[in-house]
Amino acid sequence: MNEPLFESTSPEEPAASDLTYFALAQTAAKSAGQAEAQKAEVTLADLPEVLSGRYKIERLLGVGGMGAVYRARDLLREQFGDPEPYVALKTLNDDFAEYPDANALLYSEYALTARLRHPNVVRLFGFDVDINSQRAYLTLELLKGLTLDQLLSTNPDGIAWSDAQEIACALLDALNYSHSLGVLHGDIKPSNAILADDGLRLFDYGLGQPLEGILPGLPRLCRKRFSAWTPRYAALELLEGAPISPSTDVYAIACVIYELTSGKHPFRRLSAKQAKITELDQRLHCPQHLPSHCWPALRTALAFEEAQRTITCAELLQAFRQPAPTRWERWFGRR
Ligand SMILES: Nc1ncnc2c1ncn2[C@@H]1O[C@H](COP(=O)(O)OP(=O)(O)OP(=O)(O)O)[C@@H](O)[C@H]1O
Repeated sequence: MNEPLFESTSPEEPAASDLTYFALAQTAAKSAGQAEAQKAEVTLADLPEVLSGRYKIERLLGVGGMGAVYRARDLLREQFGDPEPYVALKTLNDDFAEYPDANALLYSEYALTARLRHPNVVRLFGFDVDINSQRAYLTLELLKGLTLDQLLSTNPDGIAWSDAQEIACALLDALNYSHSLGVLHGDIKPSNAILADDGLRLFDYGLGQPLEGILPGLPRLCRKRFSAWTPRYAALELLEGAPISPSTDVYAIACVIYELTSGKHPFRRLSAKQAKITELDQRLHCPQHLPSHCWPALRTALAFEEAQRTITCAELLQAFRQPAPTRWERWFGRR
């Protein structure tokens, strides 16, 4: 059995692994014999056709580093005549069966996302465990549309500012709102944002964390034991072992906005560590679709060193919402 994914908050408090057993309605094992028994219990069985007698799995929508997401029909809502009784249902990958506290990962995603109510953040319905299979799962609004990585694959030179501005501002608004409620995303990348028919949604708070003092009972993910984030969107300090912070989210979102406005990752898809060694930051230019008055803000957000990344999500948003200065303003140096 692998070490737990979460850190115990204090020696007196129960280890995060206890949470899994809470989620599974079981108690933590103390003896080696019990540990073996629990290993068998957390090994994920095949996904049942119907979870909790309510969610009928229809098809797989996508697989990520941590979970698999299915389209499911909510039989309860269907019974009451809901014409659109569909949800997205997320479970953990089988790779996580070896971790004693794997389900706490899903619960953490639930606890963080459930705090958020914003038009550009995915709506979460619930967290539950199917008693028979002992599968923990989340139910979320079913999103239909293009993810930003799909959008980029069909726009290799980036997209026009009129569209990019709308997307960037919606993303920043969602992230700024999350930060204002003490929720860090921790894994911003183009495949974690989708252009749904009623606007952009940021999703997958699976690697997120609460800010200090928010949700104090929630265990903290131990990133040393679990490195599932995508290196090319990870800020330098994260790669060096620092915890996620509002500033690490700013670096990641800046990479995404650079990609939207140029079609290319700012550092040739290298991690910040590799890009710093080759001094790629010295060769950064304003992306072709980004208005020049927005470049200083984006450039600051892309700084490798945290101390130089002196910009918040709110400030980036303000910079991107500003119209270009008029000729008069440029002549008289008003902006
Ligand atoms: N609410 C949703 N509606 C429709 N499809 C979704 C939804 N949530 C996720 N998906 C699809 O499932 C895929 C995996 O989901 P998600 O990103 O949440 O999993 P993950 O394992 O945390 O991924 P990652 O590797 O990005 O951390 C997504 O890329 C997307 O295609």
